[in-house]
Amino acid sequence: MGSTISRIARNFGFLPRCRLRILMVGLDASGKTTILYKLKLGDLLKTKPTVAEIEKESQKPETRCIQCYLMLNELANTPVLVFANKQDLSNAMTPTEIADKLGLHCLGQRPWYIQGTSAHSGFGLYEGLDWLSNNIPCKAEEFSYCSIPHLFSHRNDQNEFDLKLIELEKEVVIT
Ligand SMILES: Nc1nc2c(ncn2[C@@H]2O[C@H](COP(=O)(O)OP(=O)(O)OP(=O)(O)O)[C@@H](O)[C@H]2O)c(=O)[nH]1
Repeated sequence: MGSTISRIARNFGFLPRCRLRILMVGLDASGKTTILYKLKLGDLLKTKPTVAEIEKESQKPETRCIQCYLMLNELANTPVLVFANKQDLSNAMTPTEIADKLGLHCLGQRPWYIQGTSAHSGFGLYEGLDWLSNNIPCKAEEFSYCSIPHLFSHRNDQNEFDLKLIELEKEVVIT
């Protein structure tokens, strides 16, 4: 029944959509912007370091470290996908080493996954998003990777993390 509804909806050119918000956090120059543009445009762009655009003291993010971001109430039970980027470099840490350093094994019941990637070649990016697609609460068979309607970023006061908020639209197939 559900798949029939989905088929009819698809024939008429629409599917119910679920809007997802994905928070991307990473060290300076780890490749966040490059990853986003690779996903959005399928292309490699020359990037510049992201510059803070914080006007008021009260607008500064209160968080300090990756564990802090994960402990926020709004992020409780959200799946965590870690891209171990720059795997094309011979001196890159392996995903296993990074998982140990970040203490991912201490995240308990929260679903997490680490994926080796190269934003330059695109290696691993879609594999990571496939995992995310299968682990977000809203069940779906289709995920529209190409739509990144909103993207903004800012830094914390120690300039340690650049934080990006992406909104992706996901098509939901009723089953
Ligand atoms: N070799 C290699 N270089 C990469 C990769 N991804 C990104 N880079 C390079 O790393 C540099 C920084 O990339 P950005 O995408 O600007 O990094 P960012 O995390 O957005 O940096 P900030 O804006 O400073 O937080 C650029 O020169 C990229 O070309 C990768 O997978 N492999």
